[in-house]
Amino acid sequence: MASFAFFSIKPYSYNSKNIDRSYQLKKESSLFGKTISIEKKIFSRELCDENPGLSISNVATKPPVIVPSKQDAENNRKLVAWTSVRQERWQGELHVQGKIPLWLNGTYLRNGPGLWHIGEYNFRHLFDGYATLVRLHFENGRLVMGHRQIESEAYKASKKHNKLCYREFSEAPKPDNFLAYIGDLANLFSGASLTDNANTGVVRLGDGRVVCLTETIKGSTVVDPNTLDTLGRFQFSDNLGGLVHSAHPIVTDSDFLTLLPDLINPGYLVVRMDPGTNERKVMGRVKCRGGPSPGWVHSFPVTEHYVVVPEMPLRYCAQNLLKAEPTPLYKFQWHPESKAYMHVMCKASGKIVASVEVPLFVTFHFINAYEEKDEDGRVTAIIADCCEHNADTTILQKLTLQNLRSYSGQDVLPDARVGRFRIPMDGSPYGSLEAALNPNEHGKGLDMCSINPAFLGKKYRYAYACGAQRPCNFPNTLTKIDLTEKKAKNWLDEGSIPSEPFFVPRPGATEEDDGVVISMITDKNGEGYAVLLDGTTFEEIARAKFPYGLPYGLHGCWVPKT
Ligand SMILES: CC(=O)/C=C/C=C(C)/C=C/C1=C(C)CCCC1(C)C
Ligand SMILES: CC(/C=C/C=O)=C\C=C\C=O
Ligand SMILES: [Fe+2]
Repeated sequence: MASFAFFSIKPYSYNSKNIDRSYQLKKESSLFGKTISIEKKIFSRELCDENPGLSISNVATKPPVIVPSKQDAENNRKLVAWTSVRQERWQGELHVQGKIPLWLNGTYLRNGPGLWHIGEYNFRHLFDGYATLVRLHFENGRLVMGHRQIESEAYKASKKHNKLCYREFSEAPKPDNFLAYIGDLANLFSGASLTDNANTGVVRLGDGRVVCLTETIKGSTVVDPNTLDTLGRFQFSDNLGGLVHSAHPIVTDSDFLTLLPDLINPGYLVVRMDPGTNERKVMGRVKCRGGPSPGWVHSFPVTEHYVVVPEMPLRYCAQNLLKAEPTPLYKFQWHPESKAYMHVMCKASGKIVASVEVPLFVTFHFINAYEEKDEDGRVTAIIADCCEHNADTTILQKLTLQNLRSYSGQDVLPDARVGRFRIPMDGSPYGSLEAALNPNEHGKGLDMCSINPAFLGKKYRYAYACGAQRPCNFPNTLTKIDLTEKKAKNWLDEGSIPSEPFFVPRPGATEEDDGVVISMITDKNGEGYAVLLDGTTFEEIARAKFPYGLPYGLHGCWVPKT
């Protein structure tokens, strides 16, 4: 048994005998023009069957002691989803119950904030945690799981100095004196003090590079999808500057589109980058119609010919950016008087072809958008769908770790719906926003969505997301939403927290929902497993238990086997 300073790990201890019996594959890769040697450990099935928790490294992360609520204690419900990952890295083959389709060959990567403490110090918000990257590698019906911390400067510095060193989502290091405060302000404006903790998502660029992202541009971090090694910062080679961007660029084999909010002259630059380059080029600029600063753009949608730029009344707030302590809305401020807008930019010309006022809204995630056409093929409107929180900002506070860890059996998750915007393209000044289906279909909870990527920007029928079985304090179901029939089918493992259901289409499929949905679950016993649901029936087809429960994670991507 290996024992560490603050806790011991029994079944997953480092075992040199077993490690010796794994064999290594050295691979040359030239991702950035220079050759990188990637060492990949392959575990034989025999080895993993003998020792399903085989660990390649056990660096204990000293998770803080978290006292469960009375209700959770009574139900013996464990809070692993909201507890720091128990070690820095692990990799091994999992035992699969059910059948993984043989066509599913590739790697699902999922990123998220999995480590919420530095020494004795505990973060307070879900979005603050240091990034934990998880990998599910599917090959010929078998599944290898691995996880690893991203080696950001922010993470490395906090480990070295045993304190918070960079400005994270909700909090910042406190300057010791007035001089330090002035220095800190300068560092904020230059971006030097902002975090590079890439804890939000992970994308595979058209050229094969895999990049972990957050909302600070400096957080863009290249990783190796096989070893989960942090390879280095993704350096944009243009002179666009800026400190923040949307956490969710639109990424396809031929495109990388994102929004750069301009906090000085409120607006957004819409930029695009070709695969194989690091240079973003400006497509156009949107001027904000409300003030005092641009609305928060965590994500945005596109159609085949247009980029839709949302201007949400939850706006970046310069004063809050300067504060070290969390404010009720963190770095943002709610400005209902400034109203809400949707702008439509033509991809080809960069011109704004529609800009309409819409009802107030709060969203993190757009699901998809498409063009509605008349019988002559003219675009009459744009439909844009999002996970909409009923224009209620309290969802941000509900994502504090204290709230997430103190579920009392009360139904405290604010309602959410598929918010469907209709943006007229005939010059009308107003757009509409309505629920695309009765929110009771998915328990009036909704976030963390995916679609069939072949339907990006096109008329589509199905969305996958997390919904709610109430009472709850966080989305706890996986839901398949049929936007044509206005129905949802829900999957639940009572007491568990599932992560984003991620749809992978079957190669050669002709039906939109022909594929599988991947999710990672942390269950009420504190254990974890990967689950595969059939995209059409939404029935479980396989699951594979992890050696231990993993913290909640946010967004993922699919890296097909080459
Ligand atoms: C995890 C998630 O969904 C969002 C993470 C957002 C982050 C890390 C935002 C960071 C920011 C700063 C460090 C300063 C500037 C503003 C802002 C983009 C909120
Ligand atoms: C997990 C989440 C919202 C859940 C609400 O019901 C939002 C995540 C945002 C960042 O990716
Ligand atoms: Fe997100």
